[in-house]
Parts: sequence; C-alpha cells; structure tokens
Amino acid sequence: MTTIEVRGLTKRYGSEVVVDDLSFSVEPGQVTGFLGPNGAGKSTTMKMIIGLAAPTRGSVTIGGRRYRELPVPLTEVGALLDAGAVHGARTAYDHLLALAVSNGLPRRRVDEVLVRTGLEGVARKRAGGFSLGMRQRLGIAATLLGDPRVLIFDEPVNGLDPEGIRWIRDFMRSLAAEGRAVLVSSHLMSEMAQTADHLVVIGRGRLIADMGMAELMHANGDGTVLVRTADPGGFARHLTAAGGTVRDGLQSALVVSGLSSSEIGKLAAYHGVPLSELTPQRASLEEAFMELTKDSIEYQGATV
Ligand SMILES: Nc1ncnc2c1ncn2[C@@H]1O[C@H](COP(=O)(O)OP(=O)(O)OP(=O)(O)O)[C@@H](O)[C@H]1O
Repeated sequence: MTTIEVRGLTKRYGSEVVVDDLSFSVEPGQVTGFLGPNGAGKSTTMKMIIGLAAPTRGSVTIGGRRYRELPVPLTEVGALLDAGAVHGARTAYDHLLALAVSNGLPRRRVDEVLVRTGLEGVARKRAGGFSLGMRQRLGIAATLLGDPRVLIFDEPVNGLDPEGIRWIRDFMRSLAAEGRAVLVSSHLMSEMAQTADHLVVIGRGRLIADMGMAELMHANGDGTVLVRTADPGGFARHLTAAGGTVRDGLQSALVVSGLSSSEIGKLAAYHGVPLSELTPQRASLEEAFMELTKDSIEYQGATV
C-alpha cells in the first residue's frame, strides 16, 4: 500500500511563501480532493510531490521514499499536471509509445492504456486535432503506463463538458477502487463533493481542513430534517421522546437529526400534529467551502 506523506512542506518564491508548513497524507483506496481557491498553492504542492519544484523546507515521500529516489518513477506515480503538454504532431499511439520506451516500460502497456481510456479508436490520429476531453484522456493514459499505485491530477475537469466531467469523475473513482492513492485538485467544492472520499483544503498555502467527506457533510447539516408546525415546542417534545435531537432553525422551524423524514411524518400523524413543512436537508458544501476559505481568497471582488 503506497501513501503520499507531506510533512512541513514549505515553498518560498522570493519573499512570497506560497506553500506554508503543509502536512497531510494521501491514503490508498480513496480519492483525496485537494481543494483551495485559485493561487492557494495546489499546483506548487503537486509539483513538489513529483520533484518538479524543490521544497524550501519540509519533505514529501511516496511509499516512504522521495520522488528522486524512485528507480522507475512512472511505475510508482502517475501525474497529470498539464494536459496541454502533448506533442501535437504525434499520434496518440506514438506519444504513448515514446513515453513507454524512454521509461523502459513494455510496449503492450500502450495498447492496454489506450483501451482503458477509451482511445483505441483514435490511437492513430494526431493528438493535435484532439478535443480537450480527448487530450485529457490521453494525459490520463500516459499516467497509467507504468501501472502506478499513486496518481496525481491537477484540475483534471477544467474546461470539460458535462460528459467529459462525468467520465473523469468515474475514472478517478475506479482507480481508487483498485486500491490506488488518488490526489485530485480543484477550486470547486461541488466537483469534489461528487468525487472525493477525503478532503484536504488549503488557502494561501496553509492547511485549512483535512477531513473525510462524510464528516464534512455531516458537520454541515446533511442528514437533518427541517420541520414546520404551528406548535413547534409541543412537537419538539414528541420528537425528543422518539429519540430525535432537535434544535431551533430559522422562523420557528425545527431542525431534527436522528430521525428520518418518514419517521417524523408518522410521528406527526400519530399525535395528530399538522405539519406545514417536512424537508430532508442536503449539506451546502459550497457554502461550507466559502466559509472555510473566506480569509484566504487572494482577490476579493471590490465594489466601486
Ligand atoms: N515559478 C513561480 N515563481 C513565482 N511565483 C510562483 C511560481 N509558481 C507559482 N507561483 C505563485 O505561487 C502562488 C500559488 O500558485 P499555484 O499555481 O501553486 O496555486 P494553485 O492553488 O494551483 O492555483 P491555480 O488553481 O490558480 O493554479 C501564486 O501566487 C503564484 O503566482
């Protein structure tokens, strides 16, 4: 099982500290969402993980070793930081073959990754004519050439259409289901909510949150039910007696946890209490993210 361990990672460009004493782990078998506003330091952190930028302080190890100590890095870590970095005149097949040969990987891997990413039909076409979605698939195919246990993707869905986004999302999940450690960055919480099992949130280079997705959803109200009735105090007592936890919401609504909306409906019917609203709540993760990162947005919109 291969884990990425980031410890006290710091990067300074001139007088600017862009990554500031960052520590977190990326565990196998799950998708870890790496979230932060633009300029938060996500790309710089990813570059340090794969040895493209040198840390000013701190360390990153992959399965206990630094990137430059890995004998054949592509067999340990696959990373897609810039999907545009494809030689446009080459065919998809030749692009992958050149990478495989220069890294000492068997040729058969080229066919395998083309099939895995659904590109076998366009393998002999020039990558220069590919749509963004296909270029993204080709970039992903390249990360898989060495069948690595760790995968890193920087904003992989940026600019894609809904179908492309869906494909990438499902693909990340299938990689994690195979036991790989998958680190994916995004500046959109909505994107991560549907992809990640775990979240690492940064702002201005610093760690803001490191928690499970389920934990974040729960902390932000997922699983509660909003109830309105003419006598909230009276019904709250019934809810509590039935094992629910009740807190006051806005405009004399009750926010109930520990009971499902159908249990609450039955309880109301049993006691003859008319309800004017009974709504299961979904966590507003976008709001949670804005709240978490509000102090670290680099450029706030100014009102003139
Ligand atoms: N080579 C460099 N030299 C100087 N400053 C840099 C360099 N690379 C990045 N920076 C600065 O570091 C900060 C963090 O950039 P980074 O690209 O890591 O952020 P990010 O979270 O990936 O954001 P984005 O989503 O906008 O790419 C930015 O202020 C950026 O201008």
